[in-house]
Amino acid sequence: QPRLVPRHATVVDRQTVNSNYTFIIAGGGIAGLTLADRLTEDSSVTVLVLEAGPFDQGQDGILIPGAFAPYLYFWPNLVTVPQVGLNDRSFPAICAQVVGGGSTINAMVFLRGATVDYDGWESLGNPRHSWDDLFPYFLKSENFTRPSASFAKAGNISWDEAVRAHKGPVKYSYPNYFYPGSANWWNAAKSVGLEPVKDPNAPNSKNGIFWFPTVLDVPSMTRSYARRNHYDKVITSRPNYHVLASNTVSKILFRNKQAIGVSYLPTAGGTASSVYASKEVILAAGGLHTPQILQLSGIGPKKLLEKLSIPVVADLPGVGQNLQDQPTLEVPYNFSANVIPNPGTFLTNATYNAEQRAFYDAHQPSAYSIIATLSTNIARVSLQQATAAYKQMVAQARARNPADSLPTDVDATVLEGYKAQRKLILQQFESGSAAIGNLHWGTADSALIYLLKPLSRGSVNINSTDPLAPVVIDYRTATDPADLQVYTALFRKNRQIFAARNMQVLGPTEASPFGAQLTTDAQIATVMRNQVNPSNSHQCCTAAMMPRKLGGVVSSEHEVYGVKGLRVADISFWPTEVSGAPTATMYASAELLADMIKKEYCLDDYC
Ligand SMILES: Cc1cc2nc3c(=O)[nH]c(=O)nc-3n(C[C@H](O)[C@H](O)[C@H](O)COP(=O)(O)OP(=O)(O)OC[C@H]3O[C@@H](n4cnc5c(N)ncnc54)[C@H](O)[C@@H]3O)c2cc1C
Repeated sequence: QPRLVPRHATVVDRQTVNSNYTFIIAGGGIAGLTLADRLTEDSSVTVLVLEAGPFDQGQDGILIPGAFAPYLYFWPNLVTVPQVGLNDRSFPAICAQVVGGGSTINAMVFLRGATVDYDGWESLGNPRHSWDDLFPYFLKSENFTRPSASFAKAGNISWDEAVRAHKGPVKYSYPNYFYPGSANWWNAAKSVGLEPVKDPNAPNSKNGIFWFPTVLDVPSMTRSYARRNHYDKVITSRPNYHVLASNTVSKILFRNKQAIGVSYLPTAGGTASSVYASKEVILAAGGLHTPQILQLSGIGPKKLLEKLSIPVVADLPGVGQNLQDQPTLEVPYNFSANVIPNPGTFLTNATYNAEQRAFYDAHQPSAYSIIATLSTNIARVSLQQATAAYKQMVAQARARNPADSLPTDVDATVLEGYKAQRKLILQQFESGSAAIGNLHWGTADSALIYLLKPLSRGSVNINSTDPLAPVVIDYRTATDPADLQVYTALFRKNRQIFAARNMQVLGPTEASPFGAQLTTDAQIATVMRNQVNPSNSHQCCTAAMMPRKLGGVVSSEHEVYGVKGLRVADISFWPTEVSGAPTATMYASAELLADMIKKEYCLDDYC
């Protein structure tokens, strides 16, 4: 049954929206809807979420993993500038424009970062964001459904009950099906020293191989996402929770540097309106658009604002800088004896596909419970696991002048922040405490390699005062030479897995443009420059939580420096990428922020 746009009091339009709310949230993605839900638990509070995209229509491509169709709600017309580190190639920049944000269209992987990732954030000057601080909020946010013991045994699924919770809004579990080739890959990875990990979401979890959890609502095996978890589920009892969809926030309104509301306009174009907040405006527009709203509002690098004749409200050179993502690389393979079925069968064999769909509809184990083309196993690899030469690699990266990795006109405070991050990340590389990459084989015709902790830094800036104009995105991927070295080490580890007996029985041949003729690191890196994709849609860190002297934009309470009544809730606040996927951390950090705000204003149970 398609579920259409909800029709009830909490979905407002431009005619019925109130003129004042307690809080206004710009962006209805993971952070935005989590906060709106938690803040409206206090009935004296009113919240308006302004979301640029529409409500989804409950299409199969959203709800059913095997029918995955993220393009239904891509932000339109976003393209990077030519990437100098990637042979001047340009790329579509993919992020969501829909109620629920990334959670509505993402690949459903639900992994926390490593303990040292959050402890590292804390060490950059951010109390209250260590692993120990976030852990209760990971638990609060989630609702884990155990697979049956027999299925878990068959599929090598393991977890630690002590670090999983069962009462939160975000449902997650494991698909109820796996492709046979995943066993070949698992055994091959083990034979090259990648050990099974009991629970990748546990504190101080080791790196190695595991079956990754996904945001699945069991037993329907449909997507669990922010719209469902933090909106649909609560709105019937929340007349104080309003969502205005398909409208774009264009500017924050200030009175004496106090944020008092926002201007917004229909995303399709039209006239601007204003709405006011008695307590705060909270930005939750994601890693590419929160910096846009800040810059349009006069908060950002003074030079940029003056060039566009935008009156400066706060000169914050870090806004839009420090852009990070987790690049991806596909390595194609031909197989002489691959096992079937695999995702190739799923995509090309109509009979198999129809049979799997019938199983899915009948709530039986089905390939439709897996995101199409992905498999269920993954390796999380430290630099030590990837290469014996890790010490030399770290030493070489340490010897580099950090300034050489940033644009020549970089602001001095942004450079200081980068130096601190670099020091931290290189310590993590050396100690093996954080993963540097993921290796994955979908069990069909290609392996995927993800770089988790790049040292290159990019930017996202406006070049127009038109709020509907696309932002200028420059990932600057592979501008720090360490990144391609690390990537090459990951590539070689992937090769090792494919050279192991359990994969060799499938007769794999690394295909063009890669292949056995590439033997030196330099040859591999040369092909990589032509093949790496700068993004896994994990854009972050563009309004970083760090001290102002380190180019930070928000305090550890997420308050934007230099103004009052304005916070950043979305992934822009992260100082660095974590060695997981963003969703789990975004739900948890929004839960943490909701509690901070409730305490500050004495809301709900806090008074
Ligand atoms: C295709 C895809 C696959 C992904 N796969 C995974 C995965 O498997 N696992 C994982 O953990 N993560 C994945 N991610 C990343 C993850 O979904 C995001 O990192 C996460 O959603 C970020 O949360 P957020 O709250 O910061 O922003 P978002 O969830 O992106 O929400 C931001 C919202 O703000 C809205 N917005 C932007 N500008 C404005 C404006 N001016 N006015 C009003 N609204 C605005 C946007 O439309 C959007 O809905 C994926 C993302 C994508 C796009």
